[in-house]
Amino acid sequence: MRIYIEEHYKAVAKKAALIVASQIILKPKSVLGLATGSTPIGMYKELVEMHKLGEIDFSEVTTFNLDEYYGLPQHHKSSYYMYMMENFFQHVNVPEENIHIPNGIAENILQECLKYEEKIRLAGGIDLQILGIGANGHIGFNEPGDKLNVTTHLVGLSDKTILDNSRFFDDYNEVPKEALSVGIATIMKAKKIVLLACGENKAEAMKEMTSGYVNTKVPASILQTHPDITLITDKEAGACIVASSN
Ligand SMILES: N[C@@H]1[C@@H](O)[C@H](O)[C@@H](COP(=O)(O)O)O[C@@H]1O
Repeated sequence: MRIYIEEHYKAVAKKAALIVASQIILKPKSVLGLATGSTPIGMYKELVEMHKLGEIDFSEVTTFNLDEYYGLPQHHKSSYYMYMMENFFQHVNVPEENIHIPNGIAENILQECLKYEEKIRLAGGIDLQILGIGANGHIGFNEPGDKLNVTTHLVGLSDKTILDNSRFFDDYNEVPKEALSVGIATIMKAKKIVLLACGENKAEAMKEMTSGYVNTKVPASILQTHPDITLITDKEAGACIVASSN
């Protein structure tokens, strides 16, 4: 595990963007796994800047987002589809047909999940997966529990996640209670993973995910078994990191 503890949020964003840029420069047809939440916004800004300067070309890139709220139409202002359009896709040249985000209002959710997995497989798998982390250690929307889902699935969100994510909605009661999320194995099959974490509310989860133990109560802890994982944190999130890197 590679661990970078940066001075501040902007440096986290810059380092993550440089990794994505290198990936695309080395392999223009890269398949990227993308995340939402407030943490990666700075990374998207940096990537948009680099694209405007002519430094990165996304024309052959394919993307798969981690998750989407169940029951939110694409154009709902708090959907992850809108987040991705506003923060990234509207400003770069990823071809529309190469953009994949689970459909939260699919008629047949089981089919949607199976199809999503199949599309990732047909694209050749994820080359570089960007992850954020929930304060409770969730990745994508794989919530803490006794068991973790392996593949893309419909998941009930924990009270903690609903509360944490309510800041993106006008009203707490508007936050969907379920979401579609890729599974733990979908994430673990990525060739490279970069996890970003900022703020002291992530410190405990970061400690657990570098503890040397895998614990389904902290889903991100499984990332310790991935052969190519990089953590990039600010000082606050990295404050309790156990230096047990391998
Ligand atoms: N499903 C997303 C996660 O993929 C993300 O990592 C998490 C953290 O978000 P933030 O970066 O806003 O703390 O939020 C949501 O729950």
